[in-house]
Amino acid sequence: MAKIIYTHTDEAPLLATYSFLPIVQAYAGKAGVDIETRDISLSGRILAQFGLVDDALAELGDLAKTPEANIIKLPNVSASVPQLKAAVKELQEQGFELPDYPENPQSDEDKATRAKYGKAMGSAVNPVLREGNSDRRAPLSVKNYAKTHPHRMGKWSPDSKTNVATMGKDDFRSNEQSVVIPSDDTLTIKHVATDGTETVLKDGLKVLAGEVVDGTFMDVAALRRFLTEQIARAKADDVLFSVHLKATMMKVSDPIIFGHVVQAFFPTLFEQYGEQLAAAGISPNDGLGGLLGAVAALPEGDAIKAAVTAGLADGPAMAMVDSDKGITNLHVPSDVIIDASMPAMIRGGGHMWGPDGNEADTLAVIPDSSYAGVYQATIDDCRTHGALDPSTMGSVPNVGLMAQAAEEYGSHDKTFEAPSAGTIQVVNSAGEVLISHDVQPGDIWRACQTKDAPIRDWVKLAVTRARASSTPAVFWLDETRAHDANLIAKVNEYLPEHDTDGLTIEIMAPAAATTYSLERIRKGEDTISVTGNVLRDYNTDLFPILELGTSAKMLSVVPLMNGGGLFETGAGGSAPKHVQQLVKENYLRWDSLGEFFALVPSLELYAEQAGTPGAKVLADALDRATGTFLNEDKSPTRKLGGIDNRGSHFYLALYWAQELAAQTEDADLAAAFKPLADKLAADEKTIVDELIAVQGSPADIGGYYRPDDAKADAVMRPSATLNAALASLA
Ligand SMILES: NC(=O)C1=CN([C@@H]2O[C@H](COP(=O)(O)OP(=O)(O)OC[C@H]3O[C@@H](n4cnc5c(N)ncnc54)[C@H](OP(=O)(O)O)[C@@H]3O)[C@@H](O)[C@H]2O)C=CC1
Ligand SMILES: O=C(O)CCC(=O)C(=O)O
Ligand SMILES: [Mg+2]
Repeated sequence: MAKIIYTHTDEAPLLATYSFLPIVQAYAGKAGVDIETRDISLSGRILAQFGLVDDALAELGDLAKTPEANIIKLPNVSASVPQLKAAVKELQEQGFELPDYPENPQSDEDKATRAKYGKAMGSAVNPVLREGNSDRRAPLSVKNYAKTHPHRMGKWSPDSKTNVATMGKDDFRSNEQSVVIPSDDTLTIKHVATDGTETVLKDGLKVLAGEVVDGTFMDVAALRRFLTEQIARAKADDVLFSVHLKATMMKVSDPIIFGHVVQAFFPTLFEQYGEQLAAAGISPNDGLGGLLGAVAALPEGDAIKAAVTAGLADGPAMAMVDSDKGITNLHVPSDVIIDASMPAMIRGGGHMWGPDGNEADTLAVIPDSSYAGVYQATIDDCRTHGALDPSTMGSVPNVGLMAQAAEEYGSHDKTFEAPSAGTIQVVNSAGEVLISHDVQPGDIWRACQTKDAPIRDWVKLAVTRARASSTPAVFWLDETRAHDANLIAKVNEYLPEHDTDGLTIEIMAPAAATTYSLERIRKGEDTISVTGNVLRDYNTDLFPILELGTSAKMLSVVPLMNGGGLFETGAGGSAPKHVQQLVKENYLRWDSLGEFFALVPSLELYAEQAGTPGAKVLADALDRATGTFLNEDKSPTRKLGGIDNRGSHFYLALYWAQELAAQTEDADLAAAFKPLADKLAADEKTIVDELIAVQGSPADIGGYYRPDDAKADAVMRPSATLNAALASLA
């Protein structure tokens, strides 16, 4: 039977779900629409690994490969090691029998435990559910809203010293080799040491005809030299030092790179105490936060802490995540995530927060040069022309190649630290070496795959979007990069399969495409960015954050390749700082527009899947209600005393009920919603007062990673009047 799956995730979106889902289920129930939840939160994933709950993620992964799929996917935590450990601790305290995270697994049992935790960690959800390519854009109503209610933009000075630092050689981009596989095959990745000893790193790697396979590596000696230089440069230029990685989604390579940054920033600390830290299982990859916490138990603990303090005083001022609490850019690998951190910095006039609590220019270190140029081009543009103007600027929607774990974001199981000097090779079943790199110990080598069918589908989606919105489309591909050169050949092969008459479709390298799109955006013109998976991630935060202030207001649709739909809510993450605010003062700033937008196409799809016309009536009414919601400006106010997330849900419920009562397509539905619409309108003041009355004092939700349902429900549904009105629908 058809159903909509609404995912139960983490942090702010989960809290919002406690308030919003009861409304959705009450309304949907009236139209015969079945909505169920599945728990794909970090805590749910951990428990599933140990057989303590059903594996909902695996179930949804299978579902996403079928035409029956209709999934609303809210953002979820992609956990770093420190987050994973915190979640395990919380679950243990809640009484779940879970083993500790093995720091330094030696026994087979510990290795198996570590592997299970590895599966729950990092970006564990998205690659499994994303069985289609990505279509992310600002709906017209949102773009118009942003133009009439422009958000605050920081001022850009022509003297800004903010810049990006990137390696440009000896990195993943420069070392990349790429091949197109001629026929279905099985590959092996192996390491051949200088003495000839062969170690299989991965075998049984199935590939299909037409698939693009890349191999590349980061030269770690060059990385360390580069980092040392940039630390000196930031100090010499008197700017903040910051590093921007994606340690969550690139869950194997980027924590290692992060660890090299920590070591480069504190060279004497690691010279003096590196061995003791390693022996105690304390890894720089987990950041300063974990290190400072763990060293307390060591005899050298105080000396190590003093060395950290000295290192911070010695080096350039470090960009801060929270200067009040002393949390630096290097404390937690998942605190500064490039897709959100770079746009926020650019939106703020090229500033990050310094240790003194003041904003300052920064050197943004992005070691690999594959995509760093996009940010440098944006910074250069703002330095020359000043901040962008949200009240006039155009838009850059994105069509992203994402299906079947395309490109770098599918590299986790094919990323290795070279065990010793030698070569790492990709070999086909006939024994031919397809890719080969000379490596030194510690070099970070990775392979990734991009299947042909998703590429074909992506080209089609690009043409479809260009046609539907009469907007030029640019493929952000660089002919001088190995992988991109293979993609360009395929794009040129597949474009003629479509009617492109009258459309503008171009191919440009990422930095040039950035400049081109920014030139157009400043004239109020739109340009679709058609990108690979990583730039999909980066661009769908970069442009929305500049255009709309946040990526929360984005429509994010994944038409699944086998039919069915995955509807993501917004393009951002799970906003951890919003949870802290809720717990501290019972105020939730989360903006659920992304959820509202996702629900419309999901209901439309349900109408088709289930043959339930009422679902389409619900969708149309919701679409109009969302328009009113924007016109009436009912998003959370961001200030205590105004409506927050819960208040905005009430207004959506009111407008949606009014639209349902007013429509004439389905008289039964109109009749069913008329009393509710009247009641909600009559009780508006009472309900808003009840919702606002709870603000200002701490809230107890009974857990961070696994809130207590009853407690979270009580906190997120504090209006007895609203609750009773909703119950009256049943
Ligand atoms: N699709 C997914 O599942 C994604 C998951 N993540 C995960 O989310 C977590 C946090 O990541 P992080 O990089 O901090 O990114 P977030 O997008 O969670 O947070 C960055 C900032 O974006 C703004 N923001 C995002 N969404 C909303 C919203 N709906 N309403 C209001 N403001 C919003 C807030 O900033 P401001 O004050 O500037 O408005 C927020 O502090 C990580 O675990 C990460 O892995 C991240 C991205 C996508
Ligand atoms: O899966 C993740 O960790 C993050 C996903 C993300 O940032 C995105 O898709 O935009
Ligand atoms: Mg992203």
